[in-house]
Amino acid sequence: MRADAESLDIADVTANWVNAEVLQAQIDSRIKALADHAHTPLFFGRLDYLHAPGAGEDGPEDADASRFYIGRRHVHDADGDPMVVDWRAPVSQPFYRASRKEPMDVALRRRFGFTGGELTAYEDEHLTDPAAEETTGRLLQAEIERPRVGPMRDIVATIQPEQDVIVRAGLAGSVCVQGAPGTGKTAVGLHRVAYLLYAHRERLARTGTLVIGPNDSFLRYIEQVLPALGELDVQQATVEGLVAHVEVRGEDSPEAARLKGDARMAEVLRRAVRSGVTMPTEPVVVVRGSRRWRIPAYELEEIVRELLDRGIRHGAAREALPRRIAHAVLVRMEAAGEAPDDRVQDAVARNPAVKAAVKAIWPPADPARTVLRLLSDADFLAEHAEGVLTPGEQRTLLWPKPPRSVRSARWSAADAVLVDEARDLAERTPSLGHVVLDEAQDLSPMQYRAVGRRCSTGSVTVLGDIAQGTTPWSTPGWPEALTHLGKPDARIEELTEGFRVPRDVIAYASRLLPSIAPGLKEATSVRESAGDLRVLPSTAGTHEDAVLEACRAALTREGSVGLIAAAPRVPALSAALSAAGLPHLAPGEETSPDARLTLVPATLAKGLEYDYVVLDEPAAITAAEPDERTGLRRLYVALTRAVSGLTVVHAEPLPDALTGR
Ligand SMILES: Nc1ncnc2c1ncn2[C@@H]1O[C@H](COP(=O)(O)OP(=O)(O)OP(=O)(O)O)[C@@H](O)[C@H]1O
Repeated sequence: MRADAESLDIADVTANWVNAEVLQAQIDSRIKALADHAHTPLFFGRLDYLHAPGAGEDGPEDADASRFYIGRRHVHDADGDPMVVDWRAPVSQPFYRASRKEPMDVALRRRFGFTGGELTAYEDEHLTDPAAEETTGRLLQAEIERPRVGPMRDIVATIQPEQDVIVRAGLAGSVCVQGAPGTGKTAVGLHRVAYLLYAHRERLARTGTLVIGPNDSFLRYIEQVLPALGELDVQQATVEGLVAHVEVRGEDSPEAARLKGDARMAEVLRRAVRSGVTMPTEPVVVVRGSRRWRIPAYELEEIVRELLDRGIRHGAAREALPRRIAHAVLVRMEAAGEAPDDRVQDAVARNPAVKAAVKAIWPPADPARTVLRLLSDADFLAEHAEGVLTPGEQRTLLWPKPPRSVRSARWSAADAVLVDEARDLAERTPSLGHVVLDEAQDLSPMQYRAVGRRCSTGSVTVLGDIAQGTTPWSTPGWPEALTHLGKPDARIEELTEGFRVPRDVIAYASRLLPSIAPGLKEATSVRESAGDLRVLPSTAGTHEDAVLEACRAALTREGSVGLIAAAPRVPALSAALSAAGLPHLAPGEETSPDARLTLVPATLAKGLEYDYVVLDEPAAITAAEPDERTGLRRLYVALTRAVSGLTVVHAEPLPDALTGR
């Protein structure tokens, strides 16, 4: 297929160089999509149906027509006959869902096992044979237990039934997934995008798809999953990246940040933007030829009020206003016996007197300036926050020293979200076809709104875990988050089977659940190994050596190693690792067989995983957060990154919630 694409000669079919460029770009992207991945086999499964699909129950039992090889993408032979069907095709679905209880007309399901691109094993399930034994799924188990090195990989070969239900949910509905650490939320979200792109290719190519993650190192960790599935056009961003209209150089107190993220700010902004409209006090007089047409101020006011009441965007209303005024002039012309047509209306709308009136009544909105004024002008804020924010809250919002201009202001991340809201009040934010929002528990209501307007006419997949919420404004529950997103009717699903964290480790971390998220169920682990859990006390003098020793021990094993520590301790640990001759990476830098140790500040650990985790000083991790609950949640995140083993090294006492005291 790649050779076919490469040998296409477009010299004769393109009339001009523009066509040639466009066509060549399309061919190049097809060749790219067909690139060979030496370690990614073309197929991983086979289905033998009882009857050829479509032939019906009574159809002939034709072996060729009822046997399908399932792979990452569609592959055909030189005659165009399918050799491998795409995992997303309807005919592939039983590979993920069929069971002995519900065989879905499948007689045999075969899984192929590969080692470095070489076929080394297969495993059969005879779903309709009553004599067949329930298989243990050793290939699946091996896939789950496989050591992790490098960026996240796809799970197409082993998507589980409860995950598949979410992956293949329709495009129209929005879905929200609550899941404990390692239950595959991120994996499911990415595969869902790939599925939707397959099922609704044209529509989504037009409207676009976006994956939102918590930070850039996380995005780098997941960025290769979709390209490996042949999907190259999915955008990735952080919420900060989406709302980067002003340069963020400042930081808020937790109190101010929480308030700026509060949904009530939307009402304050709405009023402030509206206040840019001034009621007319002067009539508009349009001179045409020898006649003068006069629209009195009270009639202009009626037009303005009507536009305000319609609640349309500031910019759209501003565009509509000159035509409304022109219409009022036309009504007068007609009353005077003239017969003006559309062209006259256009001309009147462009008349200098009308333009001047529009400029005075409805000046263009300036979103950043409006927010700047709210945060620096106490009277302006009081006027628009009246009845919405208390005087105390208003004081919290005000900058201690008002900046001189939009450029010189030290905007915070929460301010940028406010500017984004104000921009949307001025001009509608374009909506994408589908948005996947990962680690969604950490967003403020105003951030949910920012994401929501980017999928206002599309749908969203929300992924998160309430217990891992580590911002002061993290959401108390999904219904609330979904309301702010503008998708109150989204279906809420729960994933409970953990694929990452081994049994003993998840049980240890789950001791924190009653303190950090009382309502949540403990995750189960489908991992075969109980995990290597060690809690090593040290002393102030020997602590660093104990940590280095634990890292060395972890590096004797196969796979990646993460040393997770409170952010303030990272520089010292980095120096100690270097002094001890242990090369290490920062999160997001790609691990490789030669560079397997990553030093991870606890604040960046979310969403990542390592085969062996060495956890430095839990008390320091909790102490680095503004309050106890956030501290314990941060610790919970750090404790749940390990795939094979976790070593906790502590000189200070462990938090009570962890020791059960
Ligand atoms: N069906 C599956 N087959 C094999 N591996 C899986 C499967 N589902 C998930 N995994 C693996 O389990 C690990 C955890 O998955 P993922 O990171 O998506 O979980 P998560 O729920 O997003 O975790 P967190 O809450 O920590 O962000 C990943 O390595 C993923 O590849």
